[in-house]
Amino acid sequence: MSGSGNCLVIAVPSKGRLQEQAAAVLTAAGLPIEKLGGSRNYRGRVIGRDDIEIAFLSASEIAHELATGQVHIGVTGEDLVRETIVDSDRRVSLVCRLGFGHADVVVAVPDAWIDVHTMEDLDDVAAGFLARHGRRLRIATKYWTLTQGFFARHGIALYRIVESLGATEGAPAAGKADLIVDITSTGSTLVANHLKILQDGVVLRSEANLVISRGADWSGGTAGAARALLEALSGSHYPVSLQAAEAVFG
Ligand SMILES: Nc1ncnc2c1ncn2[C@@H]1O[C@H](COP(=O)(O)OP(=O)(O)OP(=O)(O)O)[C@@H](O)[C@H]1O
Ligand SMILES: O=P(O)(O)OC[C@H]1O[C@H](OP(=O)(O)OP(=O)(O)O)[C@H](O)[C@@H]1O
Repeated sequence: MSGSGNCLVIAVPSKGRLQEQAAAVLTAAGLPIEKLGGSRNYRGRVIGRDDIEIAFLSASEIAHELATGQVHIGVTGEDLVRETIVDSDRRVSLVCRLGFGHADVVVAVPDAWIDVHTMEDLDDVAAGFLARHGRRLRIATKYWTLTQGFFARHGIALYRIVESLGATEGAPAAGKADLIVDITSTGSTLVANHLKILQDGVVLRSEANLVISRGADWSGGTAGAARALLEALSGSHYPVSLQAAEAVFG
């Protein structure tokens, strides 16, 4: 996408929870966006700015495109950045927390596990599980990378991940997994499924971020256009780290 001359390519969510507020961020930066050629088109523009191109993508696609440098700037959740991009700090820079899209990635176990409150308790369960049940503890999640990193930091290796792409909270009751790692915001889905968050089981406190790509082509006018965007947001009281951005622009 960034192949088109020296356009600054900004990716915004095309659907889902982050969509509306992401567009509002650009409006706050003085960049009102519009879709080109009807609602099914995935490209857009900033009114009156030929040097900026808008890419409408899903939140997780935005993380991918930032990693590969296909887009310069994107709005997406930190959870998706950390999950999707290997060695994310080397490939992208999270330059501004945007104050919406809040959700925690958590480790949750059945309420019925009355002796299990912490990751240390879970470690004990994992250690005895194989001997007692003839199989490893199963964790249902779509957050493979975050789960593996978090469990490794807690010294827990005796488990197996069961891929879950939907209704993760239902996996324990359905007998597909023993516990889950998933996103929660109000907590009501966990409660409805009789699951509880471990006391030290918050893997990540996520929210939408403005993310810039280290691998994108920052030549021509792209760095200048991005700098102006970030300064405008900063002027609108967004907590932009201009210093982090300058480190990317070089
Ligand atoms: N209650 C919630 N459930 C799931 N995600 C949430 C919630 N609240 C905020 N988010 C955040 O919203 C982002 C995902 O948004 P959404 O589910 O709309 O994306 P999506 O369009 O489904 O993306 P994709 O189709 O690529 O998975 C994540 O960064 C996530 O942390
Ligand atoms: O803590 P809560 O406020 O209950 O929110 C958490 C739930 O919301 C999301 O699911 P959703 O039903 O929105 O569908 P999705 O997984 O397809 O995004 C998420 O996957 C959790 O299941």
